[in-house]
Amino acid sequence: MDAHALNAASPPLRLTGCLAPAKLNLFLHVVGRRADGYHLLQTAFRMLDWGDTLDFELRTDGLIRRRTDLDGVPPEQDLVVRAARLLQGVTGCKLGADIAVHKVLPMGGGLGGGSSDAATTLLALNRLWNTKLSRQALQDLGLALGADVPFFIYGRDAFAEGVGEHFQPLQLAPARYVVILPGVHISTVEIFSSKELTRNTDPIKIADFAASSTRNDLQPVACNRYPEVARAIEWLAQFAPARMTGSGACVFAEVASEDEARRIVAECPASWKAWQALSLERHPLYESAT
Ligand SMILES: C[C@](O)(CO)[C@H](O)COP(=O)(O)OP(=O)(O)OC[C@H]1O[C@@H](n2ccc(N)nc2=O)[C@H](O)[C@@H]1O
Ligand SMILES: Nc1ncnc2c1ncn2[C@@H]1O[C@H](COP(=O)(O)OP(=O)(O)OP(=O)(O)O)[C@@H](O)[C@H]1O
Repeated sequence: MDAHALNAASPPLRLTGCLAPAKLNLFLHVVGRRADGYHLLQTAFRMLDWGDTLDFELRTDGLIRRRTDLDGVPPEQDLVVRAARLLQGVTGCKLGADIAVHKVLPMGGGLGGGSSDAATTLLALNRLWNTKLSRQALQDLGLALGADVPFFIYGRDAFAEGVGEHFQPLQLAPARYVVILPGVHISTVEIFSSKELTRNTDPIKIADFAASSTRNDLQPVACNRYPEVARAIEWLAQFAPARMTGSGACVFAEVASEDEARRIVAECPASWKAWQALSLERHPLYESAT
């Protein structure tokens, strides 16, 4: 076995049931655009205790194998496989891994599922391979895979700026949410590249976040193109203030109790899907980086 795996600190040979949590964007303002077309954002990221789960098993032959199929995503394009290869590439690690992804989060849901899978992979393999990259180094690596990856590695609620990679910690009270997937999936590129998107919201300060009136600037674009998103927001707003997360399609509302959450989920129209979830204070693999 490779020296990495024989290290006296004895990294484990496998990590199973690793959560790749969902995120919500409590608000999302588009404050500008970079020369390369990427948008400058301000957003509040909240991590949820609900998501995909991944299993990792060490291989000594250096191969990265995806053990589960993902509809429409060939292994070479899977963010999990790409994350593992990236970590191998920058560290020169000769170890490999078998990876199983148990998908729960809808794709194109605005919940960051693919990004979270990639972040969990970077954190888990950093431990399994004993590659010892710092949290910041993993965040920098993750940004090359997707704009939401660094947040999951940061691993706690955050006020984010830039393209979503500069963080300040946010202290938020624990909360329960209902999340609804209207029967559509939305491509992030489609929303960001739309002509009607406003890109000039005035920046706010983190200190003013709680008192500011915020919104999701991507929401009017998504509602216009996908009326089902507007209908879901309107439906959920009967119970509590409702908003879209990320580039959609999911919409969410904070609710006061588990009973209320259950009632809303039970009443959700059959053509949509509904879940409830709690906020999550720390990423379960937070300790895999320093
Ligand atoms: C909408 C958010 O989920 C909010 O958290 C993220 O900004 C999007 O994160 P993501 O899905 O990981 O997105 P990526 O895969 O990095 O980018 C998909 C595409 O969205 C556009 N994009 C993304 C992020 C950003 N700040 N500006 C953009 O213009 C770019 O055209 C990019 O090619
Ligand atoms: N492991 C993966 N899980 C999900 N999607 C993946 C994965 N690997 C690659 N993808 C691709 O990424 C696309 C976006 O999926 P994802 O679940 O991240 O959407 P999303 O929740 O809308 O993301 P975001 O909130 O970051 O905009 C998928 O349509 C798929 O083509």
